[in-house]
Amino acid sequence: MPTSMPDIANQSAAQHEGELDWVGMSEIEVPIMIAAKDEHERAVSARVEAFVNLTQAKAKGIHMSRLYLLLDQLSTEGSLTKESLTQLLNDFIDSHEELSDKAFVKFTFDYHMRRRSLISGKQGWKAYPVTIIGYFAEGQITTEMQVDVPYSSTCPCSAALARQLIQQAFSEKFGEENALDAKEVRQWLGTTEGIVATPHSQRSIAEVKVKLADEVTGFPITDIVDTVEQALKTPVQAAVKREDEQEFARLNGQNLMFCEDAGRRLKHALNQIPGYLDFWIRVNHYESLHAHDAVSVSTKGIAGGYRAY
Ligand SMILES: Nc1nc2c(ncn2[C@@H]2O[C@H](COP(=O)(O)OP(=O)(O)OP(=O)(O)O)[C@@H](O)[C@H]2O)c(=O)[nH]1
Repeated sequence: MPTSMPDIANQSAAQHEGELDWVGMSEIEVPIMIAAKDEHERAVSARVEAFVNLTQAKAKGIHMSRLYLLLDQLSTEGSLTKESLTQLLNDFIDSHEELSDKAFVKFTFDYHMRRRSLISGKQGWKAYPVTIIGYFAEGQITTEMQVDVPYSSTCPCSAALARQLIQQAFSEKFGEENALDAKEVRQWLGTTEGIVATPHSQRSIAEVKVKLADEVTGFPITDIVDTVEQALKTPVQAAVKREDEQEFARLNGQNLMFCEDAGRRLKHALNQIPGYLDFWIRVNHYESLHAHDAVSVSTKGIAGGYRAY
């Protein structure tokens, strides 16, 4: 490197002095191998945020290239594990001696998983948005993960109103006290005059963030997806034959839910898992009745833990 190159970060003074909470880069484009719990290591296309704090009020700035190159080294020579995440944060701090004592890194990527259909046994891909966050402060590493899981929610109120219309149509067709011909009723139930109304349902997304306990050594991406889908029962499907679609209709009918119901189901399910020190759940029902969304937010509720907002 020519000796005459100016080194602004090291040699010049800040225009205004002051410490900064985070300085670094966002939207860094990085292909990276991810080693998730119980899964083969695989490449994902990540966007990364990398930050350190700036504790020297008079220093011009941090050394962005050092953070970038450490991340690049992980991308080209390693894979993302809980261990390498810890190492990366330690390296961020070591590369900023006397400038920083806190570090933060966030990886955001789509994680593709094979998901089996409900009845036919066919399989297809689903891409789950995943965020992995690590931060180092006061000598402690904290690891967090967020997974977004899409599902279907059918409105219980709309279902009750639809049932009432079906009862009314039944009375109009067959009267209140007549002896019924079972064959005729069965046939009528198979027509749109029989099932005269259907409840509205909507594609919904559960955003689930967890803080991982130290003993959780692998990123539990599949565990979180499975927990959410098993709790809600109506995950969005990949490969669908007619028998799968019919089972999906049955599951929706048997798992009617407001956003409050979905939030409570998830809270109960996540409370059973000891490896999650804390959690934050945001349930979004992208309504088809309204142009606005129905939302519920909940946390584990521990002192000093996640807050709803
Ligand atoms: N600190 C800082 N650097 C920036 C910013 N925007 C662009 N950069 C550039 O990031 C580049 C890398 O900075 P450094 O890491 O200090 O690079 P360097 O001096 O070659 O590397 P070292 O010798 O390791 O300090 C520099 O060319 C900066 O101009 C910014 O907002 N803040």
